[in-house]
Amino acid sequence: MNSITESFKSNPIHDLNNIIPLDFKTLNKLPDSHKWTDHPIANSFTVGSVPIINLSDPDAISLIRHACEKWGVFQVTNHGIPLNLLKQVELQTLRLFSLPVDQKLSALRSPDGITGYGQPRISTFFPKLMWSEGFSMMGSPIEHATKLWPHQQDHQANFCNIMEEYQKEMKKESEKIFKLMVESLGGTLDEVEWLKPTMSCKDPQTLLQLNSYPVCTDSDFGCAMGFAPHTDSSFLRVLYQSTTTMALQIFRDNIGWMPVHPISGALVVNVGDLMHILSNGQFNSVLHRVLVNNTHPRVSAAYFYGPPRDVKISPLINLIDHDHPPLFCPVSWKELLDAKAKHFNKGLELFRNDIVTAK
Ligand SMILES: O=C(O)CCC(=O)C(=O)O
Ligand SMILES: [Fe+2]
Repeated sequence: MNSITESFKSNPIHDLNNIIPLDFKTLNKLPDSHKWTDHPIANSFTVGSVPIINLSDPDAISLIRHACEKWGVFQVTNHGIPLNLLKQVELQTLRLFSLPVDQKLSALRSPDGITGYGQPRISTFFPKLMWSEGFSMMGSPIEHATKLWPHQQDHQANFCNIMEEYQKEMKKESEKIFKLMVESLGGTLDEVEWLKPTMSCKDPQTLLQLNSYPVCTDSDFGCAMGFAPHTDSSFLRVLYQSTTTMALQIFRDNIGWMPVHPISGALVVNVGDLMHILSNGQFNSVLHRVLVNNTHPRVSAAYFYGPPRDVKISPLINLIDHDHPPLFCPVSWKELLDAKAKHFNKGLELFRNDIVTAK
């Protein structure tokens, strides 16, 4: 069992309301359960935009470092993922979420499971529910595809082929970006033992999460939250977002929420908590959220890239000296996920040496 699965098994969700999404298509009013009135979604229209990095730029490494330190997020162009594949993923995602609700529920994620259809797992930490639905997979989604399209083997096969191809491409892409991030910190890949070809038994652990944000026609649509504020726990997250709406936002200290403008064919890379640890706090694991729209639906595909099972992550050695002690103790992805399952966005602090020492 990999460590993400293991962590979810030991931290089951008890309330099915936090797993089963609404049948959004039948609703034209925003129910109270989904009105974030006491949790104001102040929509700031701050100007400026997150860095856009052309991966073939000779300065890509220093641009990445700057973006990770100052923003914790950047968009990449010239990444090498075929545009056609991105479009296919988008089409398959739209097809999946437009299925009748009963069909989608046949692939419902179990309370202690990770893959399948359901609401974002972070739902349990908020008093209100989110206006979105998701579907996650690790490797082939065939087990769920046979339930989603029980009588259409061609749909099952199409969906699985495209999602498997996408995960294969995303794994290579994430590894490339991960190496550039480590290099930008002056680290050597020798330190990242498990990336060596001889260590291929130690595969990185990954997850693909498809998200759908249906249109909300209620005049109060501004009180609906697509995806509540959170940081991602992985090293990094590579996101494809449809260009229909401007919905994804990131939080910047002293500035507030800023939009991540969709750019056709570009991918959005987020620094996650484990990269924050590896960089000894230099890279910022960015807080982000998604708003909903009253005219356009939106879909996204988020790919999470993390270390192999049982590998403990600690700050890169070259970043540590007398004046820069390690900010974090060694932690595996499972340990971090377990802490976040209990303490959510405060989970990361449990591994901070300064805070532990102060206790
Ligand atoms: O849909 C998006 O833009 C973001 C989704 C997200 O943050 C996630 O899946 O962790
Ligand atoms: Fe996220």
